[in-house]
Amino acid sequence: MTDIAAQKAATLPAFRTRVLPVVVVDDADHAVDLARALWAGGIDAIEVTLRSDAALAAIERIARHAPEVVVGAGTVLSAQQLHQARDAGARFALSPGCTPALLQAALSARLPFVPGVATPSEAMRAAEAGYSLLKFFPAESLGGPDTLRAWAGPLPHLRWCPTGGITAARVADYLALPTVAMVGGSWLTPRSALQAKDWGAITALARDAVQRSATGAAAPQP
Ligand SMILES: O=C(O)C(=O)C[C@H](O)[C@H](O)COP(=O)(O)O
Repeated sequence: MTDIAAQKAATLPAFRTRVLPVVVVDDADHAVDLARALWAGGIDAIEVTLRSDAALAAIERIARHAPEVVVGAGTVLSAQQLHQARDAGARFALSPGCTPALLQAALSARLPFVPGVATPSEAMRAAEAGYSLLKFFPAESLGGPDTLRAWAGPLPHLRWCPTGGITAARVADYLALPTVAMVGGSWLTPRSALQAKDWGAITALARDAVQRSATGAAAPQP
């Protein structure tokens, strides 16, 4: 990893939301309505996971038809997927983990990338590779805000996007930590609401999340 240690990861595009919806899109025809429903509730970014056949088409449609929402790709597991996501229009990418190949691919592609980590050693390796905003996954199983509070002692320079098992009720607990930039989660976009095209329900969940995030601490600088 020494060859990439001198490089610095591209910074995330600016968006105002501190709650990042993590979505599995089964039907690309729903993607634009979904993005607009989130936007109507005050959320201007979305993570479309590469866990469905429709994911890349969904990213492409959001990028093209709902550009007010910053679209990113989630569950990016390989350099090939990272390139596919970028080519589809993803403006950032996240992964549940990080491999040297992924870290290098994102640096070379200049695509803002949020690697997933679960231990201080993984975080230190990602930081060595030039990344300072990391995904803490799976956040709730790993001890939630208490763990990030403990890590802030030796690792105060790192910023976090905790994801995994988080619900609306926990948003403010995470955002109260000065090292937490945003939280991610699927609770904002339940599969049942997507299948029923219940965009009103998704807007209501987005609005609720935005209200809860307003009670957290000010966003930390990356
Ligand atoms: O796909 C990825 O890149 C992941 O790292 C996993 C997701 O972030 C979690 O699956 C979030 O889902 P919930 O736990 O339901 O909120």
